[in-house]
Amino acid sequence: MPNPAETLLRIESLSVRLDPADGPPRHILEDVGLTLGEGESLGIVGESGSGKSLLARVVMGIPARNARTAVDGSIAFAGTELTALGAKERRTAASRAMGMIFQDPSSTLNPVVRVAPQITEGAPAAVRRSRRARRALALELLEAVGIPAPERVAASFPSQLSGGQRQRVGIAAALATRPRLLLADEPTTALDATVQLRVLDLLDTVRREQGTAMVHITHDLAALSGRTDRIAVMYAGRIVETGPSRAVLTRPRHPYTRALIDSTPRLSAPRRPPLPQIPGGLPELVHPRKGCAFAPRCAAARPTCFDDRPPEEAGPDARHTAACWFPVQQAPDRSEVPA
Ligand SMILES: Nc1ncnc2c1ncn2[C@@H]1O[C@H](COP(=O)(O)OP(=O)(O)OP(=O)(O)O)[C@@H](O)[C@H]1O
Repeated sequence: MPNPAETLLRIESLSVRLDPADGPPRHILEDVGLTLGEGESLGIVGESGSGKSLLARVVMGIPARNARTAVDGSIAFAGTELTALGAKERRTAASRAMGMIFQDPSSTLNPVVRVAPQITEGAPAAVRRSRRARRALALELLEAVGIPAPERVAASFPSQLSGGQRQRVGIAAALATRPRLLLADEPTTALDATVQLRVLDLLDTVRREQGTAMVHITHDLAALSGRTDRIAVMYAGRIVETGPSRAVLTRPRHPYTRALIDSTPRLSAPRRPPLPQIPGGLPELVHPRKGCAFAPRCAAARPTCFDDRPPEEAGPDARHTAACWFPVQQAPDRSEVPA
C-alpha cells in the first residue's frame, strides 16, 4: 500500500502567467505551494475563477487555450522536476502516471469514436498492441466504474450515453494508465444530485482499492466533507489555508475559509438561515496582487492587510497553515476542555 509519508507531488513557489493572444497578460497563480503524499487525497476549494483548474492543468502539462503559459517555480512529481522537461516529455510523463477527470466529460470525449478505444487510448503500450487485451481492459474498467452493461456501452458513441455514464467513461479513461495521481476537476458539476454522490463514492473506492493519490477540485466545500485527508483553500490564485480536512472545516483560520463555511448549506449552523453571502467579488487577476487579495472583502482587515502579503504560517497544529495577518481566533472546543 502507498505510504502517505512519501511525497508524491511537491509544488513550490509556483506562479503562472497567461499571455492571451487577444489581451493583456494575466497573473493567475501566485506563489502556490502544496504537497501531496502517496495515496493521499487533497481537496482544493475556492470560488469560480480562483485558478484551481489552471493549477491542475499546469501540473498535467495541458496548454491553455489561446494563451501562452509562463510557469515559474517548481513542480516535482515522484522525484522528477516537471518544469525542466520539454512539452512532449512532460506530456509523456504526465500521461504515464497521472489521470485527469474534467468538469464536462463531453469536452474530452471524441463524439465520432466509440467508447472502448477512447478508454484504452492511454493504456500501457503492451495493452494497446493487443486487440483482445484492449477489449478486456475496456470492459474491466467500465465494470469497475459501475456501468451495468459494459459490452453495450463499450460499443456506443458518447452521444448515446447519459451524462452520468459519460462521466463514468471519463473516469474509466483516466484510470486506464493506472495513475499514481488522479486530478478530479469538479467531476460532478454536470450531473444530477443522486448521480453526483455515486460518482464521488466511486472515486473514494478507486482511491481505497488502488491506493491512487487524489486531488479533488471544487467550489463546493460540502462536496469535500469527509472525503479528503486534507483541504487547501484557494483565493485569487493563492493558497490561503491548508490543513487536515476536519480542522479546516471545524476550526478555520483564514477569514475567507470562515466565510466560505458560513455561506455553505449543510456546513453552516442550521439556525442561521438565510445563509450570508461573501460581499464583493474576486479581483481581476490581471496584475500581481499587493497585500492580501481578500482584504477588500474581509471584515477583519486592517491597513497592513492591504499593503503586505501575509506569509503562510502554522497555528498550534503545525499541519494547519494560514496566510493571514490576523487569523480567526477560535473559541475553545468544549470537547477539549477538561470538565
Ligand atoms: N486560456 C485562458 N486565457 C485567458 N485567461 C484564462 C485562460 N484560462 C483560464 N483563464 C483565467 O484564469 C482564471 C482562473 O481560471 P480557472 O478556470 O483556473 O478557475 P477555477 O477556480 O478553476 O474556476 P472554475 O471553477 O470556474 O473552473 C480565470 O480568471 C480565467 O478567466
